[in-house]
Amino acid sequence: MTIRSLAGIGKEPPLLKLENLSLNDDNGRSIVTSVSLNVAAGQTIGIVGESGSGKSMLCKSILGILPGGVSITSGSIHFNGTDLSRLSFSAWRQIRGPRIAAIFQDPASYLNPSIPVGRQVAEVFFAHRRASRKASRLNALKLLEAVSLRDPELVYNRYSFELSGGMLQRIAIAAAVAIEPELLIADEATTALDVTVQADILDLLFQLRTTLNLAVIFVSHDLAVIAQVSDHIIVMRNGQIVEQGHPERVLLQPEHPYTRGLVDSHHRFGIEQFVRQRRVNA
Ligand SMILES: Nc1ncnc2c1ncn2[C@@H]1O[C@H](COP(=O)(O)OP(=O)(O)OP(=O)(O)O)[C@@H](O)[C@H]1O
Repeated sequence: MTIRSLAGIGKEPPLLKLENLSLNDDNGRSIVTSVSLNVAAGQTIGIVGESGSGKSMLCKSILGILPGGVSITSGSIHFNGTDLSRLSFSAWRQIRGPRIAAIFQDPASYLNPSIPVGRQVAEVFFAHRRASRKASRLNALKLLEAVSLRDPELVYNRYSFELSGGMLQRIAIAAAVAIEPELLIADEATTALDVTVQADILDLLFQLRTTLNLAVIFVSHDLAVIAQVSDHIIVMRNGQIVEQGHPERVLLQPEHPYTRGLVDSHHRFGIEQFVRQRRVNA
């Protein structure tokens, strides 16, 4: 087991630190209960759990986009030492996007359908780096190439409704990493894609994570996907972490009955292949 795999336990202070974070709705119903976790720079944390277990709400709390009616009732979220739970609206503008970026299941829903996709990527350079229009366009084209979109010039001028789900997710990833955030939250980002496209997007995220030393919180209800990408796995149920650890330990010796059930249900798909694959890649 490597030091990095211990969820941020190392010499460096963690990039992100959640301590006893609890979220309630305004009827006092508990949505997330006392969650603590660390994410180190460059580390990928995989969060797995059934629908409604609180994965998305946890991500939204880190991004400061909890829906009305859901709030932090106790605990803290520190990002590079800054307490995100107390950040002002204007301070969030310096963090969400530039330093903590996110991609979601349905990129079409947050790309603007009336603006060519390439211009939306260029806009990130224009708005955040104050690059000229020309330089922003050139940077966007380079980025479209870097996320393996063939013929970037052609794709640049397309509208979101003209592109496939896999292409749109590549565009969303390009926009998310354009100005090199330290943390990327990928909430069910490959769930809607077919298996081969999903595998390509996972490869792309893996490459970016290495080249940009990007920390990633990767959320999925699919244990096999989580097993493939994570340095550390967190299993959630009913708003709580029920188990966490190094992927091989969680997959081969699950301790909590819920995790055992998850692993058992994947055995027929051969979860050992992901353990073997991880060993080959290590
Ligand atoms: N806008 C909202 N207001 C109040 N409660 C909400 C809201 N959205 C979701 N919830 C509740 O919060 C709990 C956690 O939901 P969340 O979306 O985080 O689960 P999840 O693990 O991400 O599930 P899924 O995989 O289906 O997205 C659920 O009980 C859900 O009903």
